[in-house]
Amino acid sequence: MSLAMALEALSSVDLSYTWLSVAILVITPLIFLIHDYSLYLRMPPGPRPLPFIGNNHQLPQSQPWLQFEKWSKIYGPIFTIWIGRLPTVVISDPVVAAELMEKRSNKYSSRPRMVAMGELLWDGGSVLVQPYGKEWSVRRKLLHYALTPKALRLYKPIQEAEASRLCYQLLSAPEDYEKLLERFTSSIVFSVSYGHRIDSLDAEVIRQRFEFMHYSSSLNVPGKYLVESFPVLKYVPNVFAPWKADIQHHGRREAAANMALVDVVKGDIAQAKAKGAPDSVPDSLCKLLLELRSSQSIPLSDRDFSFVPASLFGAGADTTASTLCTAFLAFVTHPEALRAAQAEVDAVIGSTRSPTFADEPNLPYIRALVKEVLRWRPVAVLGGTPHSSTEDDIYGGYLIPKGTTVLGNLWAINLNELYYPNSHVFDPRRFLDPVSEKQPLEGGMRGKTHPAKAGHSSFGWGRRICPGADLAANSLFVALAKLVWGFQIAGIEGKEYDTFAYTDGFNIRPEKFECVIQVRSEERKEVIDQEDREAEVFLERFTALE
Ligand code: HEM
Repeated sequence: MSLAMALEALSSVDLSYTWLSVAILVITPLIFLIHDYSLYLRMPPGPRPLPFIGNNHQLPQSQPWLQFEKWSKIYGPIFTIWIGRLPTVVISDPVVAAELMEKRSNKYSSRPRMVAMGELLWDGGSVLVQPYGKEWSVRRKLLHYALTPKALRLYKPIQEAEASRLCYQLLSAPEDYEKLLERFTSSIVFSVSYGHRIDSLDAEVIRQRFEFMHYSSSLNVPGKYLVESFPVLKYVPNVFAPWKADIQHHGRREAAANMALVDVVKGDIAQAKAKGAPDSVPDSLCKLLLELRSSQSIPLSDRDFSFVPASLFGAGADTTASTLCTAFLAFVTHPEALRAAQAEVDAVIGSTRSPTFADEPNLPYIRALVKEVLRWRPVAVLGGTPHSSTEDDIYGGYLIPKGTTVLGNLWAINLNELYYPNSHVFDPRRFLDPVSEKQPLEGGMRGKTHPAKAGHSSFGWGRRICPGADLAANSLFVALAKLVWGFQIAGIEGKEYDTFAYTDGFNIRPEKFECVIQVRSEERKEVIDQEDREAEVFLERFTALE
């Protein structure tokens, strides 16, 4: 071949490459565009997205649930928003949420992929963000094992004792109520998980848990990591991806801390056996799982096994404490509800002892109070971790394609006027049985019947429903019953309280507010002192983790 012929051949190759590149650059986005547009036309309507950007430019930087609620008024109880090219269906009605995430739970029980948090930090270890499937169901079964009704009965004495300690501590440091509520819920979760109580939030183990929790939620900020849009970036070597090295470093620290806690319980069991008193180790999730593991095989590595009891703290301590903070805000802004609760405990119990779980059947108003606190300002405001669909589905004539993120906007669901008229008014009577509990409630206050037995959706839906719901409800019941029995909780004279002033993030709690917390009488103070002494004795066997 002559030089001229060779050059000619080369230039024609170059030219065809150029055409190919142009074709790819133009055609690929065009294919995406046609694909996205055809989905857009078939999915539930929502605010108009831009190509490739979706609705990102319309999403508020903070408190997105408020904007979602506004959109639900325009587009209806189920609408679509686009995060870039990814569709998210947002639900604002409890019946629609139940129809999808409960009745069709075989299709809607997965989680959207969370590369930074679920894969790089936890390396698939945490049940919370695990996709629906075998790995998730192994962990979920283990959790249920320690949260059966029988196991929950074992934890009730701990919850009672901790609630007595909470009341006692409030006597001398009412201004620290928020910290005291956090210690109360942390101690319960640790006793349930590991059989050890928490006496102070300064304990190293707790400081570490809060650090892990804050770090993991800092990863979950939409748009923070490019790897969420381009998961292939997770394979970039650490030397070129310091952000990834940092996340994995945190992940290793958390995994090591989780395994150290399992070792504590193993040590407790070994010590008790050596002393000839194996039953002296308190029952806990970790102990039950270690026993189970010695009699049958559990298909989890040591590392993954240690994530099971550890998952309770992240999911259960802060959520329950925040809900109690909301109860305080409700008492301050709706004193009639506190008065009604006090009237009930005074009539049923009197002043010589405080309420216990044994009184629960006779305290319908307190049971309703727990539900109303959970409803009024739902801590998991966007339904906790989102669901994701694993199959194409048609709902109301609209397509919900496989892989769609599904958000139950609890803010809109729990404040839906059709189900809860005057929804921002805190009124536990909504949850009383109008016939058997003979509670007068203005006609207009009763709305449509909620599909869930509990009357609210604050613990989520279907197969992913919160496994700690009953444990949390028990903690709330016993704490609120003892608190209203023992204390006046009121606003500071002349101070305005904003019931919408809440923190941002996946879990919300009221912005710090001051209030007046006073014991109701000298007689009740003496009862609180006495019950605290008994509680301290009972809790001795759950030695404190320092
Ligand atoms: C007031 C307290 C609590 C509230 C409001 C709450 C709420 C929620 C919500 C909304 C979800 C997501 C449900 C869904 O995806 O449909 C969830 C999941 C979860 N919660 Fe809770 N929770 C609370 C307390 C607890 C406690 C005390 C524990 C453990 C002892 C716990 C453990 C979990 C776990 C492990 C998950 C993940 C379940 C899974 O993905 O399969 N939670 N919670």
